[in-house]
Amino acid sequence: MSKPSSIEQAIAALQAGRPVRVGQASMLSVETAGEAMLDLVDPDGCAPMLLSGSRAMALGLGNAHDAAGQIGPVEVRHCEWLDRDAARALADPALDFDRGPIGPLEAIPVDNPDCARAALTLARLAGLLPALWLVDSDANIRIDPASIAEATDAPVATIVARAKLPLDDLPPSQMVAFRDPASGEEHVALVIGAFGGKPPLVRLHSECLTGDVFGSLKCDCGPQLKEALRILGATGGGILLYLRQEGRGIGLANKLRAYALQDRGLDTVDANRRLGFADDERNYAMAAAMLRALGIDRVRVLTNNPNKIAGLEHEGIEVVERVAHHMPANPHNADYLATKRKRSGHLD
Ligand SMILES: Nc1nc2c(ncn2[C@@H]2O[C@H](COP(=O)(O)OP(=O)(O)OP(=O)(O)O)[C@@H](O)[C@H]2O)c(=O)[nH]1
Ligand SMILES: [Zn+2]
Repeated sequence: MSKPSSIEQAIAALQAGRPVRVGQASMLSVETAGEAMLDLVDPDGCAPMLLSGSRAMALGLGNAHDAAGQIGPVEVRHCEWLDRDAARALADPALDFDRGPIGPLEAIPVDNPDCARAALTLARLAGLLPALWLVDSDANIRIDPASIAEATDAPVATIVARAKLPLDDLPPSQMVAFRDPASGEEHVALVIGAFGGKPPLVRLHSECLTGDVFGSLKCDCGPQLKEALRILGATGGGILLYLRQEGRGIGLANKLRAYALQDRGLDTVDANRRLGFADDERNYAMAAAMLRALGIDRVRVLTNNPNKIAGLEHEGIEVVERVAHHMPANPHNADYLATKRKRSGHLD
């Protein structure tokens, strides 16, 4: 048997609409699989679909709770009305508000939830919707489900390069590039100034293209990034970790799908759930691995998000102080900031 493929190869295959075998099951992304590929691996058009528990709940397929009361993935059986277009529409909530009630469907809890969860994690890492066709195909990209859990829970942070980076109005700084060899993801640390032997002030910033680059007013990321750099520079130096966790870990296209749902009235939490994701798909294992690679195991953290602190501590990084990081609200992000406090446990 061929040797297992890397997560990076599996992500690329799903993005390109090619099949991947996770454990014993072969699958294709519902979002990217083209007709020619589907005709090849599912000539009768009767492949079942794997949906995340959260998406199944959003569709009213109420049996997504497993024995432990957790929302588990489901397998949606093929039926006559569920042709490929209808199946794509089930996966993508863009049409949720415009279509009537969906026809009867048989959705059953999956046989192997660990394998299904691993496959859905792979789809998320690929920035795709959490919906996969289960097909009969001898996919030559083959992944062990445990390796996906390991890549997300215990990622490796390898320092690839570091160089000086002169930054406007900031003390001498360095940028350090990290790569996770399993996923190929690149993350960045900005080491600002010199902070001696004290636990440095650290900002864990999750990527937000819309806020960081374009100055979107829908969130507070842009001002938080700017202000974090200013504070790190003004208080004797520190570290900004720029984590590639766009959209709280669901990717850019999925975040824009969430924004489209917000345009229809959902808040940031419900939009994530309607897409089939958890409220927040991030963890801070990569952040902790990056800090350790920089020789740091005690920090002060600039954040309002208690999960960032718990996440670092869970990975053995001691957080000696939390420093709040609030930005003034604007008319576009006031509800978003209020929702973070009310529903996501953000601190004052
Ligand atoms: N899914 C989703 N992601 C969003 C939305 N708005 C912003 N984001 C993402 O949320 C993340 C914001 O991250 P941070 O500012 O690091 O974190 P935070 O959880 O707000 O916590 P602190 O700022 O540290 O208090 C970025 O990855 C954004 O892209 C949204 O409506 N939906
Ligand atoms: Zn943002």
